Amino acid sequence: MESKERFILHVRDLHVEVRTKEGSFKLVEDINFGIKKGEILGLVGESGSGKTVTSMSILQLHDRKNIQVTGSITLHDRELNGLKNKEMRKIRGKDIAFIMQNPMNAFTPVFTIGHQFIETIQAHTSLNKKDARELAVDVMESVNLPEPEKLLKLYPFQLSGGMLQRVMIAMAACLKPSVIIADEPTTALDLHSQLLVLRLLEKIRVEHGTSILLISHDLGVISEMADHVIVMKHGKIVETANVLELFDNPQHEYTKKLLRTRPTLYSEKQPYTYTL
Ligand SMILES: Nc1ncnc2c1ncn2[C@@H]1O[C@H](COP(=O)(O)OP(=O)(O)OP(=O)(O)O)[C@@H](O)[C@H]1O
Repeated sequence: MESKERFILHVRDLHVEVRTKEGSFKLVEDINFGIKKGEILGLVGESGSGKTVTSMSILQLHDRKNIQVTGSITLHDRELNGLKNKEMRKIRGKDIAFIMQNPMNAFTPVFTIGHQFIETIQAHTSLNKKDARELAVDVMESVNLPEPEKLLKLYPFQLSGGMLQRVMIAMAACLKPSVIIADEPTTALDLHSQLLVLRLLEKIRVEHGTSILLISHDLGVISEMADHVIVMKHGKIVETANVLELFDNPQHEYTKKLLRTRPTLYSEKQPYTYTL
């Protein structure tokens, strides 16, 4: 297989169990998928289907005392499952960036955006403060965030959710991670901000060849963005397909049901088109 065809992120036989006083319960089982360079893999399923448990497993963010993760999760062929916290901290943010649903949770309210942006860059590079600040401004400009110098001086509460999410993505992008895990990145946003955020993710994928795991319960978002899709239900994958196949010819009853009830990013009068 050509190296460019290899999976950047590869999840094999992933099982996650929670241990309780009443015994062990499976949260997800038999999860298998891979993402190639520059691909967007959509992960869909209704609430409670195991999407976040899967992404937390990749990031190794489960409480190891109560939750057991078995199987293999490799990033560039390096096994992540079971890696020491110290090693995972180096990988999170640098090699795998995580964008969450509510960007406010990603920022500390008492520090400016600039403080947090620069600290993130410095935690993963040897740049001094001045150079880290310059990089932050450059990246914010490159993703069309207005007046970056001014933005850096603001506190998180002074920005709208959409703006904060775009800053969050700029922060993630500036370290050029191989993989971005975006867990419902647009769910909390108004339609205009949703489109800006999706456009931004697409731009990062195109410009840096970043592979993206896009988690959503919203098939409208997935149909706009993903190359391949996996559909989860009750902790298992029930269907895996190329995005066109999935929408043209869904196989599983659950996928058909999701498609029937899907919202869409298209307005009736004017279909949305990307302008990068
Ligand atoms: N730490 C945990 N301990 C026990 N059960 C958990 C834990 N984390 C998740 N679960 C359970 O695992 C199942 C899958 O949850 P998960 O958060 O992955 O769903 P999801 O598909 O991401 O849903 P949503 O779209 O609502 O975020 C749910 O039944 C949830 O209650």
